[in-house]
Amino acid sequence: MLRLPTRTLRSTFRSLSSYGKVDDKIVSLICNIVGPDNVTTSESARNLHGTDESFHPTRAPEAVVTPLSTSHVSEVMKICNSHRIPVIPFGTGTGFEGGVGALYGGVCMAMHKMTEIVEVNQSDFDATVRAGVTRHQLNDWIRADGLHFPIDPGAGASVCGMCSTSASGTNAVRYGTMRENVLNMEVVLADGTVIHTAGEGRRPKKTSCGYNLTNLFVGSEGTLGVITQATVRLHGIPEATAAAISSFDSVQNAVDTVVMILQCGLPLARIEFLNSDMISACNKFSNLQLKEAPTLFLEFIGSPSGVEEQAMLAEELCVGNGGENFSWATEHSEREQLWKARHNCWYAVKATYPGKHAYSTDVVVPVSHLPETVVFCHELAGEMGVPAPIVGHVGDGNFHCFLLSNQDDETETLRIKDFSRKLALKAQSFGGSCTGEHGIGLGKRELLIEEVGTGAFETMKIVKKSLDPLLIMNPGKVIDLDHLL
Ligand SMILES: Cc1cc2c(cc1C)N(C[C@H](O)[C@H](O)[C@H](O)COP(=O)(O)OP(=O)(O)OC[C@H]1O[C@@H](n3cnc4c(N)ncnc43)[C@H](O)[C@@H]1O)c1[nH]c(=O)[nH]c(=O)c1N2
Ligand SMILES: CC(C)C(=O)C(=O)O
Ligand SMILES: [Mn+2]
Repeated sequence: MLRLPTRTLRSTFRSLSSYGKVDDKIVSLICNIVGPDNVTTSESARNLHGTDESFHPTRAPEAVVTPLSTSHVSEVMKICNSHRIPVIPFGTGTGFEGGVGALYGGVCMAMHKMTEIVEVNQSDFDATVRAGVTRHQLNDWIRADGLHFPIDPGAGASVCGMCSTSASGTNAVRYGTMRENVLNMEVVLADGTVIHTAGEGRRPKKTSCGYNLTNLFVGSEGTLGVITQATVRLHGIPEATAAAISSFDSVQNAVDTVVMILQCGLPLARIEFLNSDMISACNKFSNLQLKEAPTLFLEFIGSPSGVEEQAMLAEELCVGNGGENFSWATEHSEREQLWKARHNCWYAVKATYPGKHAYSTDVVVPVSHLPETVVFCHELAGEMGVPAPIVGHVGDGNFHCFLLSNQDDETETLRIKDFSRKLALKAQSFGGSCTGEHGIGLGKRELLIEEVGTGAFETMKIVKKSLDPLLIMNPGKVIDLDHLL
């Protein structure tokens, strides 16, 4: 197997003993490229850019740079690479795994000023956006053309940040994840080289052309390069849409129903599960009056008659499994209220347990193992005596259990980490993954090794060291530095 000169790398780092510092000289070099308005060392900006939605504490970078163009990014990368300064890309900071923390100092590359929607090809169903464009901005832009970009993490994340974590959300059961929806990316590598993962200007729906670099950078969490532009698939807004809810007397019955719905080949757009703790939090936070029981939220799309047919079949399956209160709505406002409440689950939980520190698990299993995994999670929470609101994109076998702890109580934090690890190992034992959509970041680095095994892990190390030999790209994320030196 190809190996990079690890010994040389290790001695390079030993002799340096640490990364370079972002001193006045470096700030002024960067300032010469991006201009004084686009670099700051202010404490508030640094703190803001060292924090995401995760429970990991803030790790502020030494400076925040806001490039306006790909050439700015490239020139700044050249400076950082030649001085061995870490670079941490930042989208909108909505990530869940501590990805934006500056563990070893360095420069935060904050992409929010690169806001151009470069092109929308209406008849080809694709769009190209620069790194600062959020999914909401893209959708606002294309709605009038009858198009949408359906990948929907609850937050208003940047499209390139979503590429970087391989995000998905409630629509993935129908439209897939970022992996299936990115056609091409412009990426600036650690040494400043600019590449287009599928070739400049290319946007074919399929390709067999060489190694799949697009999918190498999707999910790379800022550790292989800075994504400066993405070309993504768009989809037509369906003619008719209906949302439905049904509650169940047990978690098992609710989740069994999901498996049956999938086995029947019902082409649902969304199938989300919420347990009773989660419904209770949503009722309070989003002013709903739902029965506090294991519940499915469903969405059907298609022609009006097709939607009605799907809803009736889904109702039959729900009722057959003890589902109650099956109700469905086609009204836009009713559907909006339901999905808004679903997207706000995280905030609902935080509001329900004020003062507690929230942590989200993110396991995914082959769907046949979903019922026992959700039940396992439910029972584990019961045994540990921790509140455990669960919500999930169960159509994909993916769900989150939100764990609450007192931030200052180390025993509680350890208990939660133990819970999360046990759940992840259970998912892995069923052929699943410790993360369906949030990524590895900081907290799941050891689980990554267990999941992919030594051969694949060594291959990942080779990829990392080949593209970023001085280990400046988001160091410490995905692969611990100890494994690379
Ligand atoms: C209420 C709520 C609900 C959800 C979620 C968040 C919140 C707050 N998320 C998580 C989050 O929205 C998701 O991980 C996004 O992809 C993060 O995008 P940001 O632009 O915020 O990246 P953010 O700035 O948080 O960065 C995340 C990682 O990507 C890297 N990065 C960012 N921009 C980059 C670029 N241009 N080039 C290279 N690397 C870059 C960063 O270095 C970091 O490692 C989620 N997620 C999900 O998949 N499904 C879901 O259901 C939800 N739901
Ligand atoms: C809020 C987070 C954990 C999420 O991914 C979701 O609500 O689906
Ligand atoms: Mn999610």
